[in-house]
Amino acid sequence: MSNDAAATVKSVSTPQRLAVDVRNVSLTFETSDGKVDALSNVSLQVADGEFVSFIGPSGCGKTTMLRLIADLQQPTSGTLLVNGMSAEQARLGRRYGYVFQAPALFPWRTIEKNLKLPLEVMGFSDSEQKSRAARYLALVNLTGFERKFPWQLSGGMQQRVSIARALSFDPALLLMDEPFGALDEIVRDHLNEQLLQLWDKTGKTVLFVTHSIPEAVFLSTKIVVMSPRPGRIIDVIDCDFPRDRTLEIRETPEFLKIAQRVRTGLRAGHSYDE
Ligand SMILES: Nc1ncnc2c1ncn2[C@@H]1O[C@H](COP(=O)(O)OP(=O)(O)OP(=O)(O)O)[C@@H](O)[C@H]1O
Repeated sequence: MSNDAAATVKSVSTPQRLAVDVRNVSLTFETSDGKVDALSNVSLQVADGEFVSFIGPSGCGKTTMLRLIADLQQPTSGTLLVNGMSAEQARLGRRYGYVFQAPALFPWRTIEKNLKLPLEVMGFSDSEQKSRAARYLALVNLTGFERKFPWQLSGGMQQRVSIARALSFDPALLLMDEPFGALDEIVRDHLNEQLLQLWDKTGKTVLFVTHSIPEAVFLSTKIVVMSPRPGRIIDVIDCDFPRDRTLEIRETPEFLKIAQRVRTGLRAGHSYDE
């Protein structure tokens, strides 16, 4: 076999691993008022290490997508793999960390103890809990706040604690549901930069829900634009900015062009519903 042929065979037999593989997934909720079609025939492939944002109008199924991947909800039809295994296996194997819109910290526990909570539940030793708490608080620039209580920290700092907590058991996948939605714009800008650095440093795959077009374009390698209910994917946009991008890229023509494409997709989705 020539070298070229060997290279071809190798690339065919070792395809890039998929972090998430969603195929023809639909989800209908049965409610007392009748059926609610939340997602309709959604397919999406996310490669390892990507940063994928979901954007779309309220109620289009963004949270439902994350909940399906997290195995907190099951599809009515279609298939879904997470890290090559079923969503249930991925959940049981603790393959993902979940960050909610509100930081969800326990007010009676110190920052360090909040961070250690999942590690306690998973049975890590005391010394491992301590070293991981220190490592992940350092990663989100909160060294020195171990003994503070959540109410002594700003909203942005609390959200950084919840990100550190989600990373503390080293999941391959980070699911983030509008984590910065409740924060003011300056804080959000700052956290966007920090999150990008963290993604670059850790190599995690991130799935991120947002309502903000600039936030989606700034953070993502891929933007998934969704339509109003029943949620469908109407566009998937690749963003090729360097990994170490800074907020200044928001002024560039390339950035504005992608933002415009997202806006156009969102508008097209809306007219479908009328
Ligand atoms: N457990 C449930 N039972 C019935 N309907 C549900 C349930 N969960 C979600 N829905 C419906 O499914 C649709 C999608 O909801 P979802 O929360 O995923 O939307 P979203 O895009 O995340 O919205 P938002 O941007 O407002 O957070 C909505 O119409 C919602 O009312």
